Amino acid sequence: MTTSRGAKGVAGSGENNRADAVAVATVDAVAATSVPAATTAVAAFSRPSSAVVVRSAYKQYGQTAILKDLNLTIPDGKIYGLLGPSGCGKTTLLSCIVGRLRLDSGEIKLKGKHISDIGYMPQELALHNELSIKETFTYYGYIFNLSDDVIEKRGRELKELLKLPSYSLSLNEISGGQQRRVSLAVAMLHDPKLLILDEPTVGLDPLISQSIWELLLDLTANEGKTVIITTHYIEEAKQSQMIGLMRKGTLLSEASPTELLTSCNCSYLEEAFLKICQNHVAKTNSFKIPVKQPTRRFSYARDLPPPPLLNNKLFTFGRFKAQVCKNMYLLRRNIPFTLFVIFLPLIQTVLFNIACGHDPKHLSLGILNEEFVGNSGKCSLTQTKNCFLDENVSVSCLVLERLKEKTFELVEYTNEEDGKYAVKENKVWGFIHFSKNFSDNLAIRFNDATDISDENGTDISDSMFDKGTIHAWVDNTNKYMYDMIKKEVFESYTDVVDSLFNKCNKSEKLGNIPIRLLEPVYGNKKPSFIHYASPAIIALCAFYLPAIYTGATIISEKEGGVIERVVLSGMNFIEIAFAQVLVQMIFIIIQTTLVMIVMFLVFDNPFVGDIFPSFTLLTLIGSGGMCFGFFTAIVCRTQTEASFLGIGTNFLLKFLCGLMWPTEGIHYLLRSVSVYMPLTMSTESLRSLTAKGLGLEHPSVYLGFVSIFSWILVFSLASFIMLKLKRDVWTKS
Ligand SMILES: Nc1ncnc2c1ncn2[C@@H]1O[C@H](COP(=O)(O)OP(=O)(O)OP(=O)(O)O)[C@@H](O)[C@H]1O
Repeated sequence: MTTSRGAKGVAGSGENNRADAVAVATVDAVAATSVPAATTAVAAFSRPSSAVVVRSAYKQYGQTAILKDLNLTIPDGKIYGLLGPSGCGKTTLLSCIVGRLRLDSGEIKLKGKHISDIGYMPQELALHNELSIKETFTYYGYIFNLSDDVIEKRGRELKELLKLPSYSLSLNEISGGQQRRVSLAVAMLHDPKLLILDEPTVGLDPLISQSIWELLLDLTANEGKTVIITTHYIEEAKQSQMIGLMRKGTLLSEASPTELLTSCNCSYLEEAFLKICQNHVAKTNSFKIPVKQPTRRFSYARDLPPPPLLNNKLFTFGRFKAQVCKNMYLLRRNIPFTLFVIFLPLIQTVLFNIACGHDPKHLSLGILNEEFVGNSGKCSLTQTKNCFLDENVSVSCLVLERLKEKTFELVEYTNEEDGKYAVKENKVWGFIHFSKNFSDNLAIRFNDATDISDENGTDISDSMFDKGTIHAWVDNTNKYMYDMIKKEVFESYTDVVDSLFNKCNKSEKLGNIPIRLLEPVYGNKKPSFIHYASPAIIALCAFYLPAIYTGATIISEKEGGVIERVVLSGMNFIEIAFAQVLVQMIFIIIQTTLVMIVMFLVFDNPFVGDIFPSFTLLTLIGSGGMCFGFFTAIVCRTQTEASFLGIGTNFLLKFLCGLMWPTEGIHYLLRSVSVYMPLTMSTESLRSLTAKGLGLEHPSVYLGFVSIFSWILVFSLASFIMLKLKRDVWTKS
């Protein structure tokens, strides 16, 4: 079929120059002798000895078609060199064969039955740089269920064959070429029947490349293995028994090197390849060959053609052990990071307790005390033994003295304008003004303020009240400062007046406002912001640190191609997740214990409840964070995406869980949503458990447990659905 199309192309291109005509004719001859790709299509499926058969394969990235109706047949027990210019789709094709990518349409059949029948070496390293060569072998050996003895034996053999450096060196510490040989060794470790190697010799010393080819030839000749290899060094592919030439997503030719050279009448493969490409160009230029379109395109993973080999075991202890060991190796390799992760919540708790919730000290406050302007200008406290109702007692001085005791730094101003201006200029936080005769007017207010008139009989009670009042202007842009200054000035005044009534032999209650706050039902008499916020802070740390750790570790493995490689080696998400849970639960238990000790024993945060329910709730919150981390790792392709998702949700939860502001103050529409957020009910539950000592039977406690447990289920279910629906979850881009 190809030959006749080619003949038509030549016949129909009368204007084509002579060189083109010669090239096309030559390649048509090649096609006639060398089993053109398309002609083998039907026959190959019925050929049981073929290791790999690809039929009508289509794959596109976005709108760009990469594989276009590609057909390929790889004979068993041979080296198949897949050649083609950069970007023609070789890696994409290999990725589809190993199941890394799913075809949009078409079919791939492998002779092997199980995932362990394939050994795949991807183009990129896709190994953990931090692990040593020995640890890398152990990790992949366990994945393939090899015993320690077999791993050791195979490792030594491969080390010898591939001339690997010392076992104890980490991949970070060896050269790029050595890393590639380790990668090749990993692909060969479990002695697979089919080796799929994407550019294994790139950047290697020619002698080492040659020894790899010799090794591959030996494997095919003596052990019946099949090897598919891509390379940019066309001449080295001469050692393959079969060569497939790819261009722009289709296979131009499939033949042995000798057949190719003979039919093209060339001495070098490079030359033959050039002729075949020229022929293809001539044909496509002169004669528009329609590319057959896939009959149906799919958008969901479940609708796609299945991967060539299915991993039929959901969970194996060997793979779980491999994943746990790898996690432990990585933690051991980076002890400072591990310690940082473990102690981060502790550091945050300590910092929070030291930095937040304490009243600010040494604030500057502007004052104008007109009781003394024009006199000595200074307060004298000698008259404090007198009763202020009858004698000349400077109440303003006593109030100012009290403020100084509360660590305010008083800055004197001589007029009201200067004082207010100082507040505007941010020189002082507030400005307080005592009128001339403030104390006298205050005394009159307490003596008898019902009938005050001047010598002309005019009622002057308003003016008297005004002059007997402390006037304050405060910088209200900072609500905490405003509230604190207001509270401190108010308390200073009431303290002074209380003590002055004592000196007048009257009850100090006379000066009080008629409201009394009695013993608090919950909490202590001096409530602090920190007591309110600490459950929210603990809950946020407990949720986000496992989320970040889980998400970041899995995504970094995804970005490095490591997860993809281990998934292709048979690893299942359940095994990855369980291994992560094991390590993470150890972290969560240590972190929760430390945080609770620091929060409630070292610092003075109220804890009147039972330890066990509080600890269990925090562990559940941590598990919720971990499940959120899994979900993030599945939906995000990069750390950047995951960071934005993490930061965005962090702010959301912070605002809605009652950390920044009581949830009762949230807009009513948002409040109805906020109550169902992961940390709202659980934070309230923690507060009720620790500060109020309520039991599990109380709704505000058990609803927190119900809420976080539901979120664990939601995140797990969402992760599962995404795994099922999303295409190419573990591919890095
Ligand atoms: N994840 C991706 N998203 C979008 N386009 C991609 C992706 N991966 C590959 N491509 C594009 O698909 C085409 C084929 O890429 P592929 O890696 O299969 O080529 P190749 O023949 O292996 O090239 P090389 O020899 O340079 O490795 C290229 O144009 C590439 O830009």
